[in-house]
Amino acid sequence: MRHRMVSRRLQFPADFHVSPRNASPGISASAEPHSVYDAWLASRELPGGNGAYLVPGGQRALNAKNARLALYVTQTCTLDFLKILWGLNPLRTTLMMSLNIIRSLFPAFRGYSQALIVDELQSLIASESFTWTRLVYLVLTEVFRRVIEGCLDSFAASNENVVLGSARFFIEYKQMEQRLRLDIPTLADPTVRALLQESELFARSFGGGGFGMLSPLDFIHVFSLMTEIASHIVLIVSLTSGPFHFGILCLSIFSTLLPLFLSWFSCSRDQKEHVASVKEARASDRQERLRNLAYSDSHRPEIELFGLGDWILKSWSGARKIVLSFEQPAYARNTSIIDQFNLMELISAIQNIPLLLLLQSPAASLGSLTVYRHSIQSLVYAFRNLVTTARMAFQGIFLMSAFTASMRLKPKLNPKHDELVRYTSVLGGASISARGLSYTYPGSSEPALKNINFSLDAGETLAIVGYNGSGKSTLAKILLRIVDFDKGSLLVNGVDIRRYNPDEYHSHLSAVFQGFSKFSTTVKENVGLGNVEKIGYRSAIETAIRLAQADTLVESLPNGLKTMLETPGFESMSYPGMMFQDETSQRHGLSGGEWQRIALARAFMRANEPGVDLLLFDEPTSALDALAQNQIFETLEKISRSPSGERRKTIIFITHRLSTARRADKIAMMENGTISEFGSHEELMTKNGAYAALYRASV
Ligand SMILES: Nc1ncnc2c1ncn2[C@@H]1O[C@H](COP(=O)(O)OP(=O)(O)OP(=O)(O)O)[C@@H](O)[C@H]1O
Repeated sequence: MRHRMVSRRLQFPADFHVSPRNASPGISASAEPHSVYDAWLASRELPGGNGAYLVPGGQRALNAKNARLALYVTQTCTLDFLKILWGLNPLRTTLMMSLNIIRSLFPAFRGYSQALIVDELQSLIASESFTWTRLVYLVLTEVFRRVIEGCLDSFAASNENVVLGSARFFIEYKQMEQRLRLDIPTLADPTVRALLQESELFARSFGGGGFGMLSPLDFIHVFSLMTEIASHIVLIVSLTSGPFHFGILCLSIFSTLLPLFLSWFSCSRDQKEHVASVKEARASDRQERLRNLAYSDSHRPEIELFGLGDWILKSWSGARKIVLSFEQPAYARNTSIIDQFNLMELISAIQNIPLLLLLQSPAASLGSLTVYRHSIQSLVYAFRNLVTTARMAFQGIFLMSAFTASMRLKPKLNPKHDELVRYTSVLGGASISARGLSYTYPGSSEPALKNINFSLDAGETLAIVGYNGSGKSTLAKILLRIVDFDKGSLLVNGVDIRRYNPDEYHSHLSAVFQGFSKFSTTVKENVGLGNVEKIGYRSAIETAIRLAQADTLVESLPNGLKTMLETPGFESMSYPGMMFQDETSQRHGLSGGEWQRIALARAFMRANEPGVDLLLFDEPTSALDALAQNQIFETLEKISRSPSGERRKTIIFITHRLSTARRADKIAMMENGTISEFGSHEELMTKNGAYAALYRASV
């Protein structure tokens, strides 16, 4: 299926940050929401839930507050949204809408045409001049009508498929674009995760309805159902005239609407029961976590080692049973005598009364009775469909609001437009000055970093050392602008780091993370991804591999640079879809140290580029032997200097090997989330404090 390119004009403004959950005031029954996001969030609030929310995708209760929110969303974005979707495929969308209306008239025509045949048959038999020709003519007309109807149906279905397909592509494209734009602090927010989940459900609704979801393009079904109902009513009215028939008509309508009233009654009663409780929300969350744990490959070794299987299964089944008890269909929970009584049989008996009365009329024919019966049944069916569709549309409005709100999310680390400062390189590398930096991970009670103070001149080398959990990697993430800090200031090249656009800032850095990625692809791509612009340059990739002392390793692999690397199952999902994963294709596993060389080569792809001012390596050689480790640090030293020997890049590395730390110009000793000692190796040894003790213990 061909899809149009997503136009640049179809952009949603990125205009808000999600405020912390406890800062969200909630929306009272009468207050007007301030934005689509507010309306979306308010629709998920559980009554009396004290800040608890419906699970993502949970059916919104049909109440006054939600109706008002739905109206707000409809007024605020539905029309714009429909215009965007229409703009993707104007001709086909218009055709789809027209065909839906035309097709909604078919059932009434069908009934009418069948009535004609029955009447013709009746009169032919009654007149005792029965001939097959007339009947064959009528039957052929009916067959022709059905063939036309069938052709139109199949054309309409294939057209609808194209329209829904391009709409789905557009939504999915926008979603992926937005997901890639959002940064880690934004994506870590539970509300943002729920928003994105509902937005994904919205994309799925373009698969042609189902699962209680309705896309905005399906809203046309509401109108076509109304047209269908109107056409049935016109047909029924045309069959009846005078007060006698009017009475029959009223009785017919009453008996037709009876099931609807009853379904509304049980529907609104279900609604009250269906409002998910806090208990259900918690159980659902727990069930999902346990399910992910059970299916996760990365946790498999521990699950086996600690024999967690039974515990996971028991805990999951406990949570699952709670969720299922809320999902039980109405009939499973109906216990009253009225519920046990089969009302539908009574209703169909009532529906026969008007037919019997109609038979008393002298004008009644077998055909009119057939069409009457058919129209009434179709009317009931269409009414029922209308109710279900309306309920789905109600939910669809909120899923659409999730999509629209998610498109307006702004990455938390992006500076405001008027605060933005372009990054300018400084001779010699990046200079850094941190004052009073503190940071606490979301959901954590203890700060990971407290009052961090240090300065580094352009071109200097800093080694960060310290005990486990002392905050080294957290400080690295803050310096790399992957996470934000809560208090203090951090200047890079004399400018507040918060004023740089993170993407621009990142283009001046290269790094190896402690938990670096192992991509499920070839060696060439694993390395080349360090500088995607040069991913096709074999010589650049080979140079990076040489710098990381990985050339001998790559030469020993069966297909050299083209060797597909085997990664643990879960991690392979971190880079899906880049290459076709054939189960039979030969993949090659690597040792921990070999993977580390590949990660170093990836960092060297970028490190050597001019304009890259800061290299930050978090335990880059932890799995390497002593010889390889020395060679890597010599390479780093070489990269950081110009051919004439001047410093041109600032280097920060985190290490537990103090024999390598002493090579650095400055050393930061970290303890309990803060830098307790800072200076050169000699200065810290003279001080005879924590660093000196650690150094002596390690050599
Ligand atoms: N995602 C997280 N959420 C909450 N707390 C975290 C998270 N990551 C780290 N921490 C906590 O922050 C503190 C500092 O962790 P960090 O990883 O920075 O330590 P580290 O010095 O790099 O440790 P190591 O030497 O073991 O790598 C620890 O107490 C850790 O438990």
